[in-house]
Amino acid sequence: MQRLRIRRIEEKSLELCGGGGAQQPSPARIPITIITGFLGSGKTTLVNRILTGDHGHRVLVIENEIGAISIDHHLIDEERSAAASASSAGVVVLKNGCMCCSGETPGSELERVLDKLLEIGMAAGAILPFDYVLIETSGLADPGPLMQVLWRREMATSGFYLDGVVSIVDAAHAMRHLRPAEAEKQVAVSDLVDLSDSPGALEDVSRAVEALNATAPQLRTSHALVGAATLLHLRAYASDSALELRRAAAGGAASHSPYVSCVSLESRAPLRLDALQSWLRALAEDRSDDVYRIKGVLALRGEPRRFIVHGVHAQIHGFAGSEWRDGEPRASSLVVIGHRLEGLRLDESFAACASDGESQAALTDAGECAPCEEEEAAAEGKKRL
Ligand SMILES: Nc1nc2c(ncn2[C@@H]2O[C@H](COP(=O)(O)OP(=O)(O)OP(=O)(O)O)[C@@H](O)[C@H]2O)c(=O)[nH]1
Repeated sequence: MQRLRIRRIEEKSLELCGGGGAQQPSPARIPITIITGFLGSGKTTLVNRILTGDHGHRVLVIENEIGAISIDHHLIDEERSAAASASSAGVVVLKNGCMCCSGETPGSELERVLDKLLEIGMAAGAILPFDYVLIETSGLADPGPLMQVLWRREMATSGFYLDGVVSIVDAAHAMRHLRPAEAEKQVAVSDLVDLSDSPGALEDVSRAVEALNATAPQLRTSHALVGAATLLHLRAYASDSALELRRAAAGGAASHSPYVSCVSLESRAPLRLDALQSWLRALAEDRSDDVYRIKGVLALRGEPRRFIVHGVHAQIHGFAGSEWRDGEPRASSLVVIGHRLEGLRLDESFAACASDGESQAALTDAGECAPCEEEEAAAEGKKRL
């Protein structure tokens, strides 16, 4: 019933889009670029690159992550303070779950935030503190509903317009993700695709991307080393034909793989580095196929700086970030996103990293899961991207 209702609302919104026509940029309107890509593909790295770039824009970032805790804005803050960047106007974190399917109408959360931003800006004075907006989607988002919101007829009279969609494909892992429905859609609706470095797989991934989207130019970069001029002001929908092409790709309800889950872990007690390392090693060695992504900002015992952890499958690394500020609670937050996480005792084993005991809680007491149906579907998916 709910599904039917959402579909009707969506059909209505597409109808509203119907007479919108090509998107005409105007100096009075603020461009929006959507940055999308699968988990760990390099979106935050790209956003940081733009925020610390020398392009003259005051950029506002809208972040949306899956899971109960947000890590990305800390990672952006880390970079901003390291680069003493003046080009960032701030980061807004949307915490009400996935932006592409939250609210009554898919994407309506975004509409509310944009309205609010204009309202706050106007109240503060005639000049808004930002002149460009980046929306970083979660790694499991379907950008289609967001694009549809931004193309609605009502948006034509708003202060914003959608400039383009940039997606990042992590060439090293793109071919192995299970059920890549989200990853495929992200590529299909894009106006520019950035393939991150992985010399071995690059040609295969490039062909798979082209099969999904033949019109988007492909970049090949490492750690998002690309100038803002290449990414911003794409004016991707300035012609009716370009708009129609992307509108067709962006259609359909947001669909999420039911097999991916997110576990949010927190600890108020500082962690022991050796225990944390063993815990991460166990995840990387035993469950690298299932664990798509780990990211966190952690407080270590006897360490005045934050400890940042990034992991994509078996590639997990940690490094020291900025110092904790005086009076700031030194708490650890970590998210693990993946497949078949239910069998892992993540809460218990993570909490044990803060305890003094020699022995660590085992990561799993269930042994290997039996192969399940979704793996067959995944094998099908692997062939496609
Ligand atoms: N080798 C390699 N690593 C990269 C590249 N770009 C980013 N990374 C690393 O990949 C990890 C994930 O990067 P993020 O920018 O946080 O990825 P994301 O897409 O925002 O990840 P989610 O938050 O899961 O959506 C980090 O450790 C980055 O340093 C690249 O081009 N090459």
